[in-house]
Amino acid sequence: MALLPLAEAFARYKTSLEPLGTQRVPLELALGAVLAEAPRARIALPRFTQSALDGYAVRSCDGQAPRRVVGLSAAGEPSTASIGAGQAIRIFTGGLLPDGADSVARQEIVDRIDDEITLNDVVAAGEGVRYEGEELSEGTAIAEVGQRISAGMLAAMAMAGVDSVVVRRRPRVAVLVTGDEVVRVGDPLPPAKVYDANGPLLRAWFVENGYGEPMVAYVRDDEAALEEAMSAALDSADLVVTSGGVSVGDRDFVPVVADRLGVHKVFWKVAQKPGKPLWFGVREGKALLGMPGNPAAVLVCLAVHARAVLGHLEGETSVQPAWRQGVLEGAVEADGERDRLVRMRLDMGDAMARLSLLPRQESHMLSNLASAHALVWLPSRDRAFDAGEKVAWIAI
Ligand SMILES: Nc1nc2c(c(=O)[nH]1)N[C@H]1C(S)=C(S)[C@@H](COP(=O)(O)OP(=O)(O)OC[C@H]3O[C@@H](n4cnc5c(N)ncnc54)[C@H](O)[C@@H]3O)O[C@H]1N2
Ligand code: MOO
Repeated sequence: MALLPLAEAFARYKTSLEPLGTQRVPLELALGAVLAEAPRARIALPRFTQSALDGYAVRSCDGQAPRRVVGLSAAGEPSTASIGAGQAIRIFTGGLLPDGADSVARQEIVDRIDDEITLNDVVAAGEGVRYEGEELSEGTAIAEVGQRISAGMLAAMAMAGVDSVVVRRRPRVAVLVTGDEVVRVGDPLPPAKVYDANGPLLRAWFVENGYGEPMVAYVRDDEAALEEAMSAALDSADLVVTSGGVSVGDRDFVPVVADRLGVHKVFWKVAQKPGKPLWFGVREGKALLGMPGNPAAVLVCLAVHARAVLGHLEGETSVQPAWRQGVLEGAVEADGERDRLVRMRLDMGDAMARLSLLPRQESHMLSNLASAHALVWLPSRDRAFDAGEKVAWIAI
């Protein structure tokens, strides 16, 4: 069977998935969700014209003539006085600019004796002042539909008085770890068995990416057991991820069971290394990603494919991973048939990401992950990649 190009997999996610429903949530619950309505500033920012400095609010037209201090304006505690010719008001950063003042003299250029000040320098109109509405006027959109809410965006919304937002519902995720050989770490390890890496990897990835604890079940290599577990997972989750049992062996039951449960196959087998046997299907708006059992294949399928599927379910504008550009430190072999997704070390040099190949890249190996910062995309081709060549990478 021909392998699907990676770009075609991304295109198929787009055509086969619809975004989940929307809901209004309080701002404190919105981190990581994707906006379904553009939030608008409920107040102008700054809300009032204020001082950017600790110093004295003055009239710039008074030049360097002595001035009398007639009041105090602190943040949150405005002065009741206004200023006229030859007057100043002590002011702190964030204090309301008093009527009559057009500038703030920073205290480093001011000599004060009792209530009289002199300026060692001239102050121009507008100096040291933050004007009402200079950043945003009321009603300005702070972010766009399809953007994922970051800590910074959340703070920007709070500052502009936005206390709730309309977002897409977060997808619920279920994980099925298949394989008779899989033993959970901490349990005794009989001969010919392996410790489970995929359960911890999948769970941690979804938690790390803000989806909360997925439902995780362990399933034997048994068709009936898999059918029962997959059916329950499809009933309760928006995205079901399986690990193992998706290749061509006699005990690889994921495709046949998915088919029996009415999951429509969108593709099987992607031209990527690792992760070739990836299976993707949909049933009534729900997505099933059948990932191969090899743990490094799971890592790649999460970083590249689960990211895209979740992005579509959440109506995200940018569903592809955030590919960045870097430069290869040394030559790296290409694969003539499949795009390689290679774990590399990243060092910053000359403001450019420099990527070095790590050993132990096979799909059953994970031990280089403590040193790997980047997953590098090397499109399939006949000749090797040269040192100095520009390539795309994402953080892992
Ligand atoms: N004749 C062929 N054989 C294989 C092909 C092929 O095209 N023709 N593809 C190979 C590739 S590529 C991959 S990737 C694997 C994927 O196979 P499965 O998805 O069916 O996965 P399993 O056979 O169940 O497991 C593969 C490997 O991973 C280990 N494993 C499984 N689960 C876990 C876990 N939770 N934690 C740690 N390790 C796990 C398992 O023991 C196997 O060693 O198929 C190739 N074969
Ligand atoms: O696709 Mo498999 O993950 O190369 O080993």
